Amino acid sequence: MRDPYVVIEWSDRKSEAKGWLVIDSIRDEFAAGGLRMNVTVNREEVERLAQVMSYKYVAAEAEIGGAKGGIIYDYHKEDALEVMERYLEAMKPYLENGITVGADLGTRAEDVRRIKQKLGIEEKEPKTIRENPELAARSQEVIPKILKETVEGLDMDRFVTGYGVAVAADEGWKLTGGTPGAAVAIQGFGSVGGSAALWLEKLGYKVVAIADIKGMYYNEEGLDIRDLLDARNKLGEVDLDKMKSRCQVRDRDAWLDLDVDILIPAAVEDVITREAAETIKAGLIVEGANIPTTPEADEVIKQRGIHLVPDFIANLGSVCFFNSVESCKCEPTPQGVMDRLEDVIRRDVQKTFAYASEHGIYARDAAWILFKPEM
Ligand SMILES: NC(=O)c1ccc[n+]([C@@H]2O[C@H](COP(=O)([O-])OP(=O)(O)OC[C@H]3O[C@@H](n4cnc5c(N)ncnc54)[C@H](O)[C@@H]3O)[C@@H](O)[C@H]2O)c1
Repeated sequence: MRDPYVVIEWSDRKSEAKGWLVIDSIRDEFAAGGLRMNVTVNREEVERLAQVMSYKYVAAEAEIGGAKGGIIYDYHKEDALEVMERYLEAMKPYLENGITVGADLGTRAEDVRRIKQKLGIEEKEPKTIRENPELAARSQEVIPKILKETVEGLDMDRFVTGYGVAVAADEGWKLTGGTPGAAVAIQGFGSVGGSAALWLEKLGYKVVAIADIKGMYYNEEGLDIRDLLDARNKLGEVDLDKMKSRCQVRDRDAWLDLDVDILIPAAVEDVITREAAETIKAGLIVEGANIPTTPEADEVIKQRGIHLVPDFIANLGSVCFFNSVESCKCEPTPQGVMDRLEDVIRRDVQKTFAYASEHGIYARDAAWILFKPEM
């Protein structure tokens, strides 16, 4: 991993919370990434995540630098939003000068947006947009409008990344010679896991297992994803009392050992450890979450010849969505965004697998080469 470009450290004066804003690269006078809040986040994790953002923007054909925010605090606590507000207030000078943070694990887009509004934070657009009145006006007008759209009952910003993960899984599975109807297990049922599950089901896959923070829900014949979504709360947790369909409930980590074709970590970091990688039965891993695989596990996955679509390709949906709409790279409609995402993600997966195969290297190493940021 390379050294971060800029690191800003924050200590809350009213709680034990601590946080960072890490800038890995700046392009077009701009850098962006998510803001995560949980009890395990640390500075090194935020640095790794910021680096992934830089690569993700290249893979998404967006001329933007990578950044990331992190707050160590329990997002279930009553005062979590107050803590987030104090963090954003402290970061205001950076946020008003080309660095922006959106939602990530433990934070929700509408909360981040609302608090920024309350604090009067006026974010800057990338230079190219700022200096082009037509693009700037369009961006101000079309982004709020398209954010109000839904697909299959999911808000656009809760839909796009998971949709892209499903497309990446489909492309990866087909390129490795997989047959239709493959069995899938997903960790995480929030924005990413929920919409990935829904779209994979639509594409004809059998989603047999979904894990959230409380447990794993399993049905060998395939889960009823719509029913699970209807029983999900805002934090991506399933309320079993609200479910109409049947499933087994198992330990939340059981998804890793299942005899499935495709594994999709779409929740937390470093969940695929060396030990887990040694026993994984799936032939394809698609990283819906950021940095879900430890470097030690990567070595095992490489040696075992398990195929992998790296995080910064599989989950580029959200960044590609905003950039493509703002920069007129697609129609500002849900279908326009979906077509654009499908193009970009299928092409990136194809390029990565082809390069890896041609040079006899691991897919992640191929992607590090193909999508290396200039800065
Ligand atoms: N939301 C996006 O657009 C987006 C974009 C790119 C990458 N990501 C990455 O995807 C991951 C998930 O993001 P999200 O927005 O879906 O988060 P979210 O907060 O909406 O949902 C998180 C889900 O993970 C579950 N979870 C948390 N800890 C768990 C554990 N230990 N075991 C099993 N499940 C657990 C939660 O119960 C919930 O279902 C993160 O790594 C995030 O950085 C998100």
